[in-house]
Amino acid sequence: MNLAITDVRLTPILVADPPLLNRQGLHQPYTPRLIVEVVTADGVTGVGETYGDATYLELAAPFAERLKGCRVSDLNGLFTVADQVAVDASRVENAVDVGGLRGVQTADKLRLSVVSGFEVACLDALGKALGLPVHALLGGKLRDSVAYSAYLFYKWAAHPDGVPAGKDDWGAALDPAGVVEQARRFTERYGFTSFKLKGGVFPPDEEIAAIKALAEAFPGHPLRLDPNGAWSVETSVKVARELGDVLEYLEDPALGTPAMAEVAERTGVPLATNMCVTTFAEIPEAFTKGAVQVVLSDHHYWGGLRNTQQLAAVCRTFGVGVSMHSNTHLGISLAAMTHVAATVPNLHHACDSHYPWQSEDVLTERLAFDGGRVAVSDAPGLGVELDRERLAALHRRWLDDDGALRDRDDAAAMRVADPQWVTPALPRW
Ligand SMILES: O=C([O-])C(=O)C[C@H](O)[C@@H](O)C(=O)[O-]
Ligand SMILES: [Mg+2]
Repeated sequence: MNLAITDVRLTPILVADPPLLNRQGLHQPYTPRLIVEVVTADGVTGVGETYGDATYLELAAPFAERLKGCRVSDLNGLFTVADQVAVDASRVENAVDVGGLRGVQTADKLRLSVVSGFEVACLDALGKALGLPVHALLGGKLRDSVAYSAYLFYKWAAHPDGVPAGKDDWGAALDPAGVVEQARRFTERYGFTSFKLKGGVFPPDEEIAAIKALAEAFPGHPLRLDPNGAWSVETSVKVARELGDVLEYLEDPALGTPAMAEVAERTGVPLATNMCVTTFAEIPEAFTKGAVQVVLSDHHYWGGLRNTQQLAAVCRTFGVGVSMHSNTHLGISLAAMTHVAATVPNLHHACDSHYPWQSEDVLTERLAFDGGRVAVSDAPGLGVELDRERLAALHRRWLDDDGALRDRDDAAAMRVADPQWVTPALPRW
């Protein structure tokens, strides 16, 4: 068996995205992703997926060049290769990232986000070569399916007039009744039993009312609210007090570990994060201060599936829960998330996934949610197959774009409808 990588293909694509609202603004009608393929000397192809904005592409290309000749089993070596690729310092902020929703942005985190796409592609190829599913390469599954939660968004019915965009049939959700209606559709279509509302869009009282309406419509179901750090400590404490008895957890109510620690100290509501703990370096301060009770891992920016397992082990050591964060992603990443989630013993919360919002995919067959769960595939590798025609079509869209959509920019999308819009200063409320 020759596991040497002889070819690497990088295909940037633009994927349709509905008009979802968050505290930055509005999702653009198309969002960038990068599809990674590694091909071994034996002709086995593995696929991976990661962020597709320009900064990631700039790093992925030289990384891919260096990978030729390495073996798909050299997973630890991927980090060594990544360290050899220089990151242009002007491309990272060393502060909260430009998208503003995923915590600090550093050169290392950028590297890890690129590595993750390649790690998944290598695991897929290795699994196919050995006839083993990815979860077996990660030590074996502990469950046959993984629970996901319905990811509710405040939403417009359509993208702003004049913006070329696909259509969706979800309708608008701009008040408690609209949110409950969206949640009902999620349960009808996918069987989800827990719900997360993306907050930070409307004043907290309106979002409190939406959660209360959900609690009334779905009594006893786990509920979460995530304003992406839009609130002050005082506001966070007030919301936690109002919603304490219905929330499973409150996600990133305030920005940064010190603020989260203060909120945690003053309320009994567990706090989750995908913003103040997004790297191993951020763990000691957050865990010793008791700032978070659940870390939402994202294998993209934590550096892959095996780093996600390591994160879960650290969380277990400190008695901190673990679950998964999600951004706009396709079926390759959902398959990867499902494989790793199946191997994590201390996964006690349903994971986030944007996948239901993505009407387009690059797979021959979409992954299905049944009772809110995704079955863990036992087929070799990830258990997914690329649809090359779909991939080519979405790549064509990327090629045809004049550059406006090649970097995700939710504030720019909002400015089309509201020219005065600027990313709100934090805390907003
Ligand atoms: O905090 C989170 O869960 C996210 O940031 C997830 C996504 O980025 C979501 O907020 C979005 O895409 O608008
Ligand atoms: Mg979040």
